[in-house]
Amino acid sequence: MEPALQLKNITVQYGGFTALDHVDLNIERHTTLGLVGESGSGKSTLARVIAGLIAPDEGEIGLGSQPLKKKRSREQHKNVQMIFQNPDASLNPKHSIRQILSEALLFHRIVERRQVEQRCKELLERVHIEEGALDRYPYEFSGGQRQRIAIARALSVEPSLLIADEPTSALDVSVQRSVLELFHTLKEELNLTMLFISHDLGVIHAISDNVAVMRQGRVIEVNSKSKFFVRPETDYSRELLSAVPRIPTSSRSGGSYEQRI
Ligand SMILES: Nc1ncnc2c1ncn2[C@@H]1O[C@H](COP(=O)(O)OP(=O)(O)OP(=O)(O)O)[C@@H](O)[C@H]1O
Repeated sequence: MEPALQLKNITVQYGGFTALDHVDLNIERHTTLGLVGESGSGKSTLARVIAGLIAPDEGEIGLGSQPLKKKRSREQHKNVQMIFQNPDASLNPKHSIRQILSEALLFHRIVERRQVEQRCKELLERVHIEEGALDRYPYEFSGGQRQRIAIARALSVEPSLLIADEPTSALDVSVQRSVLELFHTLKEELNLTMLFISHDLGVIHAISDNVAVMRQGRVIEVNSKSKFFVRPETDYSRELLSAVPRIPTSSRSGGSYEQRI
């Protein structure tokens, strides 16, 4: 079976600057690929290309068996959902939570109109927000709760790929952990396929099955999580790992990164 996502030779230029330089990358179905790399290495640009927010100058994107062209169909848009660092990017402040969730359900014809209310409640339950939230507005919630609602919105349309771009880094440290735990639970329960971007290697260790490393617009290493954290292939990956304040206590155990989150 083909991978959930295939990127071939993706190049993006901003003016004369090459932000993505012939990137090849696959994400296997029902796995989470953690994407790491220093600031400016091209992680968000890659996420935006996959989500269809930026058209690449070169290269091909395949979602399952379908090539994604510059102009995507409604179904193709639906199938790639993105969660941003700031949840407000995907929550219309003038709409109630009911409107936010039901619009997506109706637009993409996920359920019939008479089933929308029930589905909205189920979605909130999945992200541990009480159903009374449906009549409220985004500003009435904390940052962590808003991110949970953004996750519910993204999942509402049953995407085949979920992209999370630093989804916990704008949150208070105290709520980062619970949102990360939610991602972990959803990944297991829904068998999600995810691209998860974070500069925090503890977060990447907690959520990923495989890890890809970007540097200066290129993917320089793709490895299983266990190999990446114990025996990375490139000097750059070793540098990234050595910059983490708490290094693994034992190479056999895969280390203690998860203790940092
Ligand atoms: N719209 C734009 N116009 C011009 N240059 C851009 C634009 N967006 C990003 N860049 C540049 O492209 C490079 C890659 O940026 P990108 O945001 O993809 O990196 P990143 O790895 O996600 O960084 P960070 O971890 O800081 O978010 C950077 O040098 C950035 O300054």
